Amino acid sequence: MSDALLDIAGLSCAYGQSDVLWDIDLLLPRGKVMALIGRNGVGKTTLLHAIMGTRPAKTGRILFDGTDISALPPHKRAKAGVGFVPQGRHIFPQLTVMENLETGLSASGDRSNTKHGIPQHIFDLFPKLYDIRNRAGGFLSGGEQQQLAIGRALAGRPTLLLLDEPTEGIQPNVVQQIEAALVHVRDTLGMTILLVEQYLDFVWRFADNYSAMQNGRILQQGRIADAPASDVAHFIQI
Ligand SMILES: Nc1ncnc2c1ncn2[C@@H]1O[C@H](COP(=O)(O)OP(=O)(O)OP(=O)(O)O)[C@@H](O)[C@H]1O
Repeated sequence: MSDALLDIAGLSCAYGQSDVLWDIDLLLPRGKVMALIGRNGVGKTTLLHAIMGTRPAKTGRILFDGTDISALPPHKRAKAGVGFVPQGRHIFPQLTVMENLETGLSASGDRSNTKHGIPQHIFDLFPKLYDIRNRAGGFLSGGEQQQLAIGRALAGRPTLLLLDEPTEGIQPNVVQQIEAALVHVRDTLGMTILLVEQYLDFVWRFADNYSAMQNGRILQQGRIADAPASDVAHFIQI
């Protein structure tokens, strides 16, 4: 079997008549973190949605763990092991923290080592979520909502985690907590992660590889260890 958990070839996407992704090839090795970087509007979020199945691809194929998932609906991709933390978090405001976490459970039938059905490691990562488990999602701070969005994705016990701008709109001290939690997810759960992120300092501490996008295409890819962040900053700055 290929070393890549995710293997995308020739992927293109459109909104109606307007094409936004062209001929995307991307290989994400098992257990590694890949950062997708680029200015607003270059297509990073669309690429994550195409992988999750919430935005149909026009052409191309997506192999996940050796299986072609291109034709599967989102819930089947989730069941296969793709977890998604969307931009803006999309917490259900009327549901409690616990109920929000439960919505992530359907992806996995595994009930071992759980607290009220939620995998214990989510509360180990984010103890605050257990403290506020009965609070409605709409009353949480931005940082708490981000922890909840990550916890909800982890509740499905994914093997690939898609993260869309996890530090966006979060206070700097809470960004540190989120970063520490994600480092823990990467290291202790051995998670493979595809991260969209504008905060390059975080990317350069956290990721193994980067793919820089411009106008719907991947223009440059490389190993973080081989390039200082200043070499790719022009892909983000206007
Ligand atoms: N629902 C939509 N309908 C029509 N066009 C869209 C839609 N969502 C995104 N687009 C367009 O598709 C292109 C790619 O958007 P996308 O959100 O994927 O970019 P991005 O790199 O993730 O940017 P951002 O960081 O602002 O989220 C942009 O030109 C955007 O205006």
